[in-house]
Amino acid sequence: MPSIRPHPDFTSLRELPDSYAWNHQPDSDYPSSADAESVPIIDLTDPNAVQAIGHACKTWGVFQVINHGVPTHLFDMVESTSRDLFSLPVNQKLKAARSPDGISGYGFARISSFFSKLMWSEGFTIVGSPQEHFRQLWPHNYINHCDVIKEYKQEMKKLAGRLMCLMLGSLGITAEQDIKWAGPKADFNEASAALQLNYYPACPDPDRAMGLAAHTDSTLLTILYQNNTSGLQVLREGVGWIKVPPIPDALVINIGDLMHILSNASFPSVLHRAMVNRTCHRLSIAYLYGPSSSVKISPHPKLVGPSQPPLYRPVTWNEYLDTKAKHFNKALSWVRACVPLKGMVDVNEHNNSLKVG
Ligand SMILES: C=C1C[C@]23C[C@@]1(O)CC[C@H]2[C@@]12CCC[C@@](C)(C(=O)O1)[C@H]2[C@@H]3C(=O)O
Ligand SMILES: O=C(O)CCC(=O)C(=O)O
Ligand SMILES: [Fe+2]
Repeated sequence: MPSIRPHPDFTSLRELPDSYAWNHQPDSDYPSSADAESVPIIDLTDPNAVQAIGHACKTWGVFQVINHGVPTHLFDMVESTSRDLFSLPVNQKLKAARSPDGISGYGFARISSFFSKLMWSEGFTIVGSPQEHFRQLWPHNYINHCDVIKEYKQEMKKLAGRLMCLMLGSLGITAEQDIKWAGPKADFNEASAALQLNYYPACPDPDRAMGLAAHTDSTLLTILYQNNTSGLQVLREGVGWIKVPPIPDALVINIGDLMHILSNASFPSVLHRAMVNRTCHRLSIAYLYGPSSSVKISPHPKLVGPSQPPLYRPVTWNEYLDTKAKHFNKALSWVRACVPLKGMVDVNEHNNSLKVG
């Protein structure tokens, strides 16, 4: 399992060390139509937003939202906190390192242990309050940074609740009546979440490097903010890797594995990865959203019937995260009910530095 390797000081590397050189498959594996397709952009103030979201969730598993109501200054603030964090000296950052069996803190991408090559990125995971870690990083001004994170998480939680209602609404499920754990106001107040700050330094050999390897999120949904450097790509079956360009003030919304289960496979959890850039660093902030710890997610009864058996068995988020930590890309198969699934993406095909076994 995960080996604890000291984090490199990326700024000191003038060449890509072999341990970071991935054997990328050439783009020519895919037809050239990959450039013609783009991830849907949905205006949340559009009266037809439910239908647009339903279509995007079924056909893409990812979309961008604009006019989502999150104040712009919050993005500036969370970006500034992230920048301050990642620009600290390595030794300072390591004071807030994620412990081997911990969830929160600074470190390599959690999925690193499944790959033979290293990823060109640093991450900081926040579950609950970041206060203890932030105090280590900034003994004198951690409170401001904690406030920024708190405010950002509150706004993300509101938006995630709205998106849940829209996504479920598109499947004929009303949060108030059909989802008990959404609460009486259908505001998903008991939901839980993690915030993942990702930093991708400029890289001397970006074509051979990998920022964050292809994966699906374990969430119900993920809300991703990216700064103005591109790098995010999503896999479109039969087409290839599609770039998701940063749009000022837009947020990227991913379907995660738990939503795939809840929708009884109507919505695919999208495989995505982050590439790196030769001259610009990149920053992304993922709000990983799931149910509270006691909730079991299973295919919704409204989406199950004699001709549509439940494809997955009930699972809590923690159980699923444990399964993902052990089996990574095979986690969904581990919670599959005993019905063969057609058309599932084999993530191995898209990750050729994946350790075998
Ligand atoms: C709640 C979580 C989802 C996550 C594992 C975690 O406990 C906190 C970090 C999350 C993250 C972010 C980067 C990609 C990812 C696959 C990873 O390695 O850590 C996700 C995890 C996930 O969605 O499974
Ligand atoms: O940096 C990105 O664009 C992707 C980040 C991501 O996939 C994640 O944090 O789960
Ligand atoms: Fe992700």
